[in-house]
Amino acid sequence: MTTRPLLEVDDLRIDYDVAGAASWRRRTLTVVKGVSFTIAPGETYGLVGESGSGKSTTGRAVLRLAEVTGGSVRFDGEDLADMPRKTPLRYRRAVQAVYQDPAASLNPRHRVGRAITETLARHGVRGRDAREKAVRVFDQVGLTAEHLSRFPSQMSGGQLQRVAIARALVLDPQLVVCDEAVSALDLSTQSQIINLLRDLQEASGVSYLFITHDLGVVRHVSHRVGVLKQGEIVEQGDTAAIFDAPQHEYTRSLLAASPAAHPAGREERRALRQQRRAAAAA
Ligand SMILES: Nc1ncnc2c1ncn2[C@@H]1O[C@H](COP(=O)(O)OP(=O)(O)OP(=O)(O)O)[C@@H](O)[C@H]1O
Repeated sequence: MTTRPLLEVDDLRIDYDVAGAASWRRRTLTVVKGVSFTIAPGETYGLVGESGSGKSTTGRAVLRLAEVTGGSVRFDGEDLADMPRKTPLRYRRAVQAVYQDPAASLNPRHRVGRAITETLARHGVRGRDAREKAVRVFDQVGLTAEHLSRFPSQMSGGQLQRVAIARALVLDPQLVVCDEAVSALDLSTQSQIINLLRDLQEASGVSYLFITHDLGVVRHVSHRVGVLKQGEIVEQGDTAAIFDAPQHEYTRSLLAASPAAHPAGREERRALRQQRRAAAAA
């Protein structure tokens, strides 16, 4: 039996209207060009690529924050294009996001618990129920009830990212778009947050679209990976297959530039260092 994908992105195309060389002349820039991938329930799909390759734009289309020029995004069988223009509350509940900079989406003058209770209030959960849910979700992400009454300035980057994850998860979403969600954290906090995301996935069956430029991160977090280059997926497949035997030159160059992504390739790294030394000496 095969499970129906939770998310189906099919031949997605996104154009932006930008200023031309002469500012009065507009031109069209296609930043996502025929991107197709699926995410199964409980699966993590990593979307990797260099800066500007169209990763965030693809994620924004899934969140209904970017206008789709062509192709389709289907969630649980429903084409997002068929939804009302104003995104229905049920979709906003089912599909959440976690971004790179949690502080940017938290009001510095509000205690962080309020971010959770306000999110719940938008979905009709108030009062004692909301308070209890907030305590529970903070516990799930490794924070305590005491943290609910802190201000953002009184928390570390890792703790703030836990707040952002708590806010995303408190509504029991089916999919979370993690856009560079661990990129700003130091290595040990990164691995704590990655482990947390994996534990939460195991417990709840949530799916992740994991957007990152960091291949080392994607290797640890994703079941499958798509490699995006200038708006096109040049290669996709199981994480192990992509990392062990990359087929596309672009993937190989990304891997070579990210030794952390390739812990097994000690020999390869040594050879690369020797090449660099030889090149510097020449
Ligand atoms: N609103 C917009 N209007 C015009 N161009 C845009 C807009 N948003 C993004 N772009 C362009 O689209 C391309 C893809 O951007 P996107 O943010 O999706 O890339 P990315 O792979 O996520 O990069 P990064 O890792 O740097 O965030 C870039 O060339 C960017 O300049």
